[in-house]
Amino acid sequence: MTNALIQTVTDRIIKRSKETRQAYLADCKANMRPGPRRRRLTEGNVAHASAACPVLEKTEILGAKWANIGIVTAYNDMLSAHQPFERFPSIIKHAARRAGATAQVAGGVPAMCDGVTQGQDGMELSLFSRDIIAYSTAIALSHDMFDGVIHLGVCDKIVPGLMIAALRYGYLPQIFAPAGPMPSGISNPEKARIRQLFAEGKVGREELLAAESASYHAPGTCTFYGTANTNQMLMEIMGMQLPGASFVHPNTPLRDAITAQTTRRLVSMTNMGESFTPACDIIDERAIVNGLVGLMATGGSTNLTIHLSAIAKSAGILINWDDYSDISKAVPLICKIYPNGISDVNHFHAAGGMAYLIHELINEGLVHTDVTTVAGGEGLIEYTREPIKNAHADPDPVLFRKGPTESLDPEILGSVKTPFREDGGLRLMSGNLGRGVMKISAVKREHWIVEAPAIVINHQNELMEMHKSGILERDFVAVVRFQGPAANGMPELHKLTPVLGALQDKGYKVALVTDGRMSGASGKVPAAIHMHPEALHNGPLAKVRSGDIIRLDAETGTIDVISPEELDSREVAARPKPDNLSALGMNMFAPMREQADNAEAGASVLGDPEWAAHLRRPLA
Ligand SMILES: O=C(O)[C@H](O)[C@@H](O)[C@H](O)[C@H](O)COP(=O)(O)O
Ligand code: SF4
Repeated sequence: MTNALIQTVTDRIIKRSKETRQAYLADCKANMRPGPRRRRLTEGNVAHASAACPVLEKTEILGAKWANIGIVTAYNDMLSAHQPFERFPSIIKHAARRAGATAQVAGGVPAMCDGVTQGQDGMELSLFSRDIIAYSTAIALSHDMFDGVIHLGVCDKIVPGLMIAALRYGYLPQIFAPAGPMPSGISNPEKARIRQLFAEGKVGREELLAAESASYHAPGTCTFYGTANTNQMLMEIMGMQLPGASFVHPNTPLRDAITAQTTRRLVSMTNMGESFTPACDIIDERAIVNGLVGLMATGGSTNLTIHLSAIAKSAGILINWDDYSDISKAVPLICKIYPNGISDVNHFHAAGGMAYLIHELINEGLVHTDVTTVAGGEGLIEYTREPIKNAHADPDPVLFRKGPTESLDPEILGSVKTPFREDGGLRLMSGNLGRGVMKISAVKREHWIVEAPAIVINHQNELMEMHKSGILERDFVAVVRFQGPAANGMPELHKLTPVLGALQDKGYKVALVTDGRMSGASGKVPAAIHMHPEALHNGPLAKVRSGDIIRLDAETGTIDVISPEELDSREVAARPKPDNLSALGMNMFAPMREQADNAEAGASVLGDPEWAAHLRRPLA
């Protein structure tokens, strides 16, 4: 029996999405056809597609007997989380052959590392890279040679971009094959401590580099619970990757076995396998609600308040921040993983990980269990199991055993009855400065209410300069505006965290209000983010002046300037002309800045599919 508020939100989403979801499913159905799909292509088409294949694959592809799997890969050497994907295509092709199928790399997609671009101009392309990834995936799959698709992606914008496209191709079976986290280096709190010391001028660049390199030190996903690892949690709880696939280290026998098993499962999900399972059957309103529940129970990244809305919309499902807020009220925080604690995802995995988390959420009626997943079997209950390498590896390289039903470390994984917070720690923030979100799960309660004079800036570097000149030693609310999708691509402003954190530690009441984003790794400083309407669209932030008193109140979920009548009488400030448009191809992205939705609608440039053109009405 699902919790009443969870069911209310689910019913509300189903009702709101009825028309678009029906149109979406009809669109998917119209694109389904018996396999192998390549039968519809000409001899010339399939000859081109198989020209470079080894003889066995070529024979099967041309003979149109075996299912053909498309691999969409986000491999590159920039993201430690994606570097392991270099080896995946050969593992997948071998496993496909053993399962009586062929596999080809359908195409590559770009992947940006937000850690490499954090605080740099490149970060202004990060959000839009998500939709570029969706477009690139569509281009890869446009060859229409594939009866199923394996997606190789982990990080921030990559999983959302792959999922947006996967759902536009919802008539195909699709599955994610993650790479897994790097082993733990120095702890995330220790890394953050050295950064704050550097911001205070107490350590030099040499010590800072040593700490950073000891934290980010090997192939695999960074170990904090940021957007990348939140994506992994989502792909499991929404049933798009195998149970327990998320947090096994890369380049290990178990990881390779999971990748091979993922391939085998996908072959069986094609319409030439045992159980045809297109992606549109997996991602429905209940799966999206399960994703929202997982986001709140684990204290996941605020970036998913943008990406999950864009993903849902790609499947004809409309969600808004009231849904996030109500699910946050119904779901307690039962994970303490940095920035919400001192542990990392490796400790989370060792404490029972996804199998325990999902067991606990099912036990307490907080998730929908009657769902379709890539694991097959009996719905979400399959995800209370964990993978072990099959000693005989024939035919299944992986066996699944029942996962822990008790937390193996209650300091990291609590329970619904003994949570770390009574709610999911995500607040909808609204008031006369607009509508945004705030993650309070990592903010101490004493910092939930900040009322102080505004310091209004148009770029995060201005605040860094002020800090260097020592004028920030006081209470203030930093208003960093013209950071929305239309202004400059809505960058993360995570570089502000060490400075604001150091001032907070000195006892000053500091907060941040912005139409930009923060990193999933941001935490301790109260921040109302994703504010819309954004400043460039004449949102209220464009009228705020330094010295205005602003009250940010996470208890009530309000964000107001104390003298609104004066605000109304003001002209909007003009945005200073950006000085980086000729850098890194920024000016190529002007059409995306003009086209992007607001953050609550998913900040997407993809617009609405033909079947939802009438969608362009304000979110209910
Ligand atoms: O949303 C996220 O999780 C972040 O974008 C993350 O992917 C990014 O890389 C951080 O910047 C890493 O943290 P540091 O910048 O503190 O290393
Ligand atoms: S988690 Fe962030 S910093 Fe780490 S590899 Fe992924 S994008 Fe880069």
